[in-house]
Amino acid sequence: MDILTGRGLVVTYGGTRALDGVDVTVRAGESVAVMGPSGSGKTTLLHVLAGIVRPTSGTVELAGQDLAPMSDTRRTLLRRTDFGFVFQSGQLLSELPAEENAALPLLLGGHSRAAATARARDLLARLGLAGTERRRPGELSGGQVQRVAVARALVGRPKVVFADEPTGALDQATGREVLDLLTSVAREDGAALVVVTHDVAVARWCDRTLAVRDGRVWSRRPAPDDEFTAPAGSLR
Ligand SMILES: Nc1ncnc2c1ncn2[C@@H]1O[C@H](COP(=O)(O)OP(=O)(O)OP(=O)(O)O)[C@@H](O)[C@H]1O
Repeated sequence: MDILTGRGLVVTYGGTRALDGVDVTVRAGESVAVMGPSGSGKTTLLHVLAGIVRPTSGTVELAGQDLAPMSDTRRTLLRRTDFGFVFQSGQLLSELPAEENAALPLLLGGHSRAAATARARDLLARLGLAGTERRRPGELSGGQVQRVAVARALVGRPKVVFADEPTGALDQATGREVLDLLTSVAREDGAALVVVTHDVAVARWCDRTLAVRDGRVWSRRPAPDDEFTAPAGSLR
């Protein structure tokens, strides 16, 4: 089942065409790596698919619902309930312990503290953080902080998790460990994952790679048929 569909996506900033006519489909539960040179349009693509940036033209549909006609309030709510986000760094609240940071989307969504914390603790344990639930971000390593951020992205059982270079601030080994966990826990929970990464090893764990260049996108399956398969407009 297709969960997220972008059609004919164009984004222009002044004279810059950051996206130049992109068609992309994400299926429920699949993981998609987004790769490409600096300035090629990866972050713009992520932001358009997540409803953070409105495309200059083109449409984005989540489970068949067009995001464009929605009010900002409705789109913000949708982002909270159906999407999870992991950014490079700086996303946790320094005064809250790990379990409350991870539970935050559920607490903001009106769930009971007990239910929210129980779900957060379960995720933290699956991410190898049992025993650190009461520590604040300043008492955790960089890799542990990003695992708390992963727990927070997944806590609300989103349909899609967007991750923009989520381990860019970590060393390669720690970064791979965190991304391996992100990919496998998202898969277990049935969430689709769209992750911008520069690491080809990480891209191989994903079901598919979107190669972005000059605002256009090509789809690629991982090895053994590790070839670009289709020009923009005819993905999959
Ligand atoms: N808010 C903005 N205003 C003006 N131009 C922008 C804006 N955001 C992005 N751009 C331009 O759009 C193009 C694509 O940017 P984008 O951030 O999507 O690339 P990227 O592939 O994510 O790059 P990086 O790997 O360096 O993060 C670039 O030329 C960039 O300078």
